[in-house]
Amino acid sequence: MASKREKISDSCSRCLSSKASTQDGKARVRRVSIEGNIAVGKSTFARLLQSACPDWEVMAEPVSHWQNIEGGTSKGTGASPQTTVSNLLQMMYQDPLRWSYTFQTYSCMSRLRTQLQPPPARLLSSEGTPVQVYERSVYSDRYIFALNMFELGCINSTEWAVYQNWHSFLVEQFGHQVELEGIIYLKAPPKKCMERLENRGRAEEKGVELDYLDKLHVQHERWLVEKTTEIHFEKIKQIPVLQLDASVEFQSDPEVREQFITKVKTFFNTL
Ligand SMILES: Nc1ncnc2c1ncn2[C@@H]1O[C@H](COP(=O)(O)OP(=O)(O)OP(=O)(O)O)[C@@H](O)[C@H]1O
Ligand SMILES: Nc1nc(=O)c2ncn([C@H]3C[C@H](O)[C@@H](CO)O3)c2[nH]1
Repeated sequence: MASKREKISDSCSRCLSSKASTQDGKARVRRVSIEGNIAVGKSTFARLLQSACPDWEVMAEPVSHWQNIEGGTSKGTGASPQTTVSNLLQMMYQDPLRWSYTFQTYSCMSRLRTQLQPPPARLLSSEGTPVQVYERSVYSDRYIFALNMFELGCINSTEWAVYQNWHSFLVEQFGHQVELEGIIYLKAPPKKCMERLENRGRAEEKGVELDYLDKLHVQHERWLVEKTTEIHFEKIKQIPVLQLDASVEFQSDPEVREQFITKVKTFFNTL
């Protein structure tokens, strides 16, 4: 009997679109980000996608980098130099006024690095619809988190002006390399995200309150549903968005998982 993974992969090859090639005969790799509130289930959903189709490459959000920033070596009193390690995620949650701007510079830089990684060879030689899937993006860094921190007063107007200036410069300089073809928006009520956040129990998030998740929810709705957020990049203004109801418990229900995968495949084939 075929395993679940084989089953999903079989159905994957059954609904391939014809190969869209570039001039050098390589497959055109689509780039899609998964967006959504904290603990809505992006990483969980990303793992589902990774196991569903070999043509999809999922790139995780680099949270562990934010939790372990190696500082310079500190010279003690004669003892061997020690490397200091700081947890910027924790610092940002503990003292957002002091650390939010620093956090956004680092998170955005790490997202940029992720989005600049070339697709693996297996995607370039794919006969199907190869897709690089990112957990969040340089766009949510600005239009969800940094904007929210500015509106909360944790980033002041000078910091916000500086952030926007270098963000626009970098995105324009890297141009096509950091564009996206689509966005998957995982949506759930903030209360559901709060439940999941508490169950997950990530130490740095102990002080996160429902009000913060409410505000992030509003930012996602403004950007991806109402389209009232001012966006500064033409392609991102018109980007196709697949909205999925992430409040359903797909982990325990194979049918729900299949439905999600089918929707995602159909979406990818339109990009
Ligand atoms: N559909 C789901 N049904 C039930 N529980 C879920 C579902 N998706 C995720 N979870 C659980 O919710 C918690 C948060 O999920 P996950 O870590 O995937 O969220 P995330 O959106 O990636 O979080 P973050 O915003 O911090 O990156 C985990 O404990 C996970 O097991
Ligand atoms: N302030 C802030 N800016 C960001 O760009 C950002 N991206 C993610 N996060 C927080 C949410 C989760 O706790 C945790 C993992 O997603 O990190 C962010 N926080």
